[in-house]
Amino acid sequence: MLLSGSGKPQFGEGNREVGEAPLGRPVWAAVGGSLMSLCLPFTGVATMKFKSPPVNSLSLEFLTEFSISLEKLENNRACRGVIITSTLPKIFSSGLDITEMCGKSMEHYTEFWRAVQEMWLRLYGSNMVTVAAVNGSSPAGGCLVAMSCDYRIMAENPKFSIGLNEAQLGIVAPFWFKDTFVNVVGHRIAERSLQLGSLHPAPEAHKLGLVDELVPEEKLMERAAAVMAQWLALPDHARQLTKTMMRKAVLDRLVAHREEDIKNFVTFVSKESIQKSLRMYMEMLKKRKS
Ligand SMILES: CCCCCCCCCCCCC/C=C/C(=O)SCCNC(=O)CCNC(=O)[C@H](O)C(C)(C)COP(=O)(O)OP(=O)(O)OC[C@H]1O[C@@H](n2cnc3c(N)ncnc32)[C@H](O)[C@@H]1OP(=O)(O)O
Repeated sequence: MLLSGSGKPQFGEGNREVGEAPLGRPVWAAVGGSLMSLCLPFTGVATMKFKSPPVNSLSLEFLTEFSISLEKLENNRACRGVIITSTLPKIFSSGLDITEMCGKSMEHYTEFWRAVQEMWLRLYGSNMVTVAAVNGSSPAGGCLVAMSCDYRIMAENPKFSIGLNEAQLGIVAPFWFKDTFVNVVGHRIAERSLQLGSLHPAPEAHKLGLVDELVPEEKLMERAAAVMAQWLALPDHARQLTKTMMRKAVLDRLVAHREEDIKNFVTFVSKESIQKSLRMYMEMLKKRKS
C-alpha cells in the first residue's frame, strides 16, 4: 500500500496506465496495488487478483486497499463488472488476519473492524456485477468475500473448503456475516453450519448452494467470464435496482448499527478468554504445519 503525503492511502500510485476508451471515457488499462492486482480492459470487466502471501489474510492494509480498489472501479463508468480471484495456489483467502485481533489496542481493533465493515458495505452493496472465482480455500472472512458477490464459481477440488468457521475459533460470526450467509443458503443450512463452524469441501458447498457451480480449476476464469457476459447482457439499471431491492435491508441494518457493532467487536475481542482462544488457534495452525 502506498501512502500519499496526506497519509491517505493512494491505490496503485505510480503504477497506473490510463487509456482512452472509444467513447472518450478514461479507462485504466492496468493498475497494480501491492496486495492485489487489478486489470480493467476495454471490455468493461475488471479482474481483481489477491496477491498477499502466504494466505491472502485480510489485514487492515489489505482491507483498505480492497475498499479503495472497489471504490475506484465503482466510480469508473466504463467498469460494469468485476471478477475476484487469487494469484496464490490453493488459497482464495484465509479470512480476517487473526494477528490484527490479537494483543492490539482498543484503537487498533476499532480501526480494523471499521475497515472490515467498509469492505463488506462496498462489496455487498456494489452496483457492479461481482463474480467470485474461488480457486482455493476460503474460510470465514474469505467466505464472506465470496458470499458478497453476485455469483460464486469454485474449483472442483474437494481439498478446497469454504464456510464460516468462526465457532471453531471460539468466536462468533457477527450478525451481518450471518445475514449474508442466510441470504445465500437459507436459514436452516446457515443455522447448522454456523453453530458447527463448518468448512464445507467444494462438492458439499455446491450441494448446499454456498457456491453456484464447480468447474475444473483450469476452466475457472473462462467460466467466470462467460457468467459475467450473461449477467451483463441485461440492462444495468434493471439489474442494479433489483440487486438493491434484494440486499438493501441487510445493508441498512449494518449502517444503522455500525458504531454499536464496532463497540461489540472491540469489547468481545478484548476479553482475555477470546484472546486466549485466538492465540491457541494460531498455535494450532503453526503446530499443524510442523
Ligand atoms: C451476543 C453476541 C455478541 C457477538 C459479538 C460479535 C463480535 C465479533 C466477533 C469477532 C468476529 C470475527 C470474525 C472473524 C472472521 C475471520 O475471518 S477469522 C479467520 C478465520 N480463518 C481461518 O480459520 C483460517 C486459518 N487458516 C487455515 O486454515 C490455513 O492457514 C489455510 C488458509 C487453509 C491455508 O493452509 P496452508 O496452505 O497449509 O497454510 P498454513 O501453513 O496453515 O498458513 C501459512 C501461514 O499463514 C498463517 N495464517 C493462516 N491463516 C491466517 C489468518 N487468518 N490470519 C493470520 N495468519 C494466518 C499461518 O499461521 C501460517 O503462519 P506461519 O506459521 O508464520 O507461516
